[in-house]
Amino acid sequence: MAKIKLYTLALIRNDGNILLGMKKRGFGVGRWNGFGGKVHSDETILEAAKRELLEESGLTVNEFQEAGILKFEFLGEPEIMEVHVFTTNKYEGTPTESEEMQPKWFPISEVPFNDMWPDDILWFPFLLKGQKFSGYFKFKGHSEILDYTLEPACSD
Ligand SMILES: Nc1nc(NC2CC2)cc(N2CCOCC2)n1
Repeated sequence: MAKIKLYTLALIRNDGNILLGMKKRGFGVGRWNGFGGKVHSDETILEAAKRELLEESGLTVNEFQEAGILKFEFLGEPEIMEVHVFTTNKYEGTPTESEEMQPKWFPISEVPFNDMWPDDILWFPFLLKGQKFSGYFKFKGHSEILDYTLEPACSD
């Protein structure tokens, strides 16, 4: 029986720029990504999104928009990753390097997809248009998408 594990991912916008972090260790090391990670058993998904963003970037966010949900299966692994994606342009603080992430602002037109998870180039257009999305990706290893579904999701 597949076990679902919850994760968060926060993408911070500022005018025509988006904040990404270079992952310095662990899962996704060497790739640019939004900020996030595992949801602990004693917190809500939103609490986890705020906590992970603060830990990884030094930014405080009190108001997230739900952007979408992404589910990931890896060939030969029982766990399904369910990633709750959030975005906002309301934040406090200055992006600061952490043990996990080196933050950097990118113009939207210069998002470094070649150095990001291969799914990102597929769902970013939905995020940038403010169109909620729902996706499912089957991976072979950490770089090959065997198949996927991705569709606009109803607001609520
Ligand atoms: N952008 C992105 N793409 C992902 N793709 C799946 C690994 C194949 C996972 C992921 N995160 C998972 C871990 O928590 C942060 C977000 N973030």
